[in-house]
Amino acid sequence: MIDFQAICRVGVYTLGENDVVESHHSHAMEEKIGVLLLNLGGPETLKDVQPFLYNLFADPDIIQLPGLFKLLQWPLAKLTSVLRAPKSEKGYAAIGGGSPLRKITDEQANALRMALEAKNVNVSVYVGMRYWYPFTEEVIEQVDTLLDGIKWDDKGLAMAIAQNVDTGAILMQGFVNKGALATIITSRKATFFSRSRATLWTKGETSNNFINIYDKRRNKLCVQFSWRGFLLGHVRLLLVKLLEIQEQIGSSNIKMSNLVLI
Ligand SMILES: C=CC1=C(C)c2cc3[nH]c(cc4nc(cc5[nH]c(cc1n2)c(C)c5CCC(=O)O)C(CCC(=O)O)=C4C)c(C)c3C=C
Ligand SMILES: [Fe+2]
Repeated sequence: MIDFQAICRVGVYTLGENDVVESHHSHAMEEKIGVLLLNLGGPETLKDVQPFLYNLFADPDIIQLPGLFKLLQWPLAKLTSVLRAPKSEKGYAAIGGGSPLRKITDEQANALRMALEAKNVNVSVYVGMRYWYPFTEEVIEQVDTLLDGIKWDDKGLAMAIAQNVDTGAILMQGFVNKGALATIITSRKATFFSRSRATLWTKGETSNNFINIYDKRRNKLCVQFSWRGFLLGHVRLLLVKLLEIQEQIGSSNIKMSNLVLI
């Protein structure tokens, strides 16, 4: 068995016989652990198929052209992706309208997170894709910017609010910790930290009524709020300082100036 508590300390670790982590020089100082699950990605909707194929065919690790023909990589990728897309779209339509890769990888990330939580190891698990969302580079950038930029309370929590961008209506509020926010970034589904159960929960995981988040503008999380499959409007997710929001929710008058748009 791997002793994950040991990994949380600073030092050099190797996997010894029987997967035992051997510490070569450890210190008592705690270190933050993040796991990034890498996958290739696939088109999530039929209109993603052609741009996804372009990303795939433009990668010289997939299709390598010799010498000066390298210059043709991008135009050729464009041409073949456009020519192939209709056939691929039919295939994806037959399996529900998109690739299952994203869902499967998110499920793996959640299972890993829960398995580590059961061992009392606080690890953030991220998913990064090579050819489709969430692109690995973007995930790394967003995770850095967002996690470091938020003012967490002394329990490591912040309040998250889903707000309709058009009307300003507050649709939902809950708590997030760093793990929940990382999950929001990578799974694009509104995920909160349950204080009573001390675990992460994704809105809609039992009912299928997810709050779907998509990245419209870089470094800002734009949320689409869908209810029973119907799109109700655009929602953005706001993080606020715990005490301020508690006071304001009490008075049901939330001052926008006190909200931090992420
Ligand atoms: C010229 C044709 C193709 C080559 C060469 C190729 C190599 C290759 N592909 C992957 C990974 C994936 N491919 C996926 C889908 C996909 N690939 C091609 C064509 C070539 N791939 C097409 C036309 C498609 C679309 C689906 C279809 O119409 O069959 C995917 C997505 C899978 C999913 O879940 O959606 C991945 C991933 C690798 C690693 C690779 C060479 C090493
Ligand atoms: Fe392929």
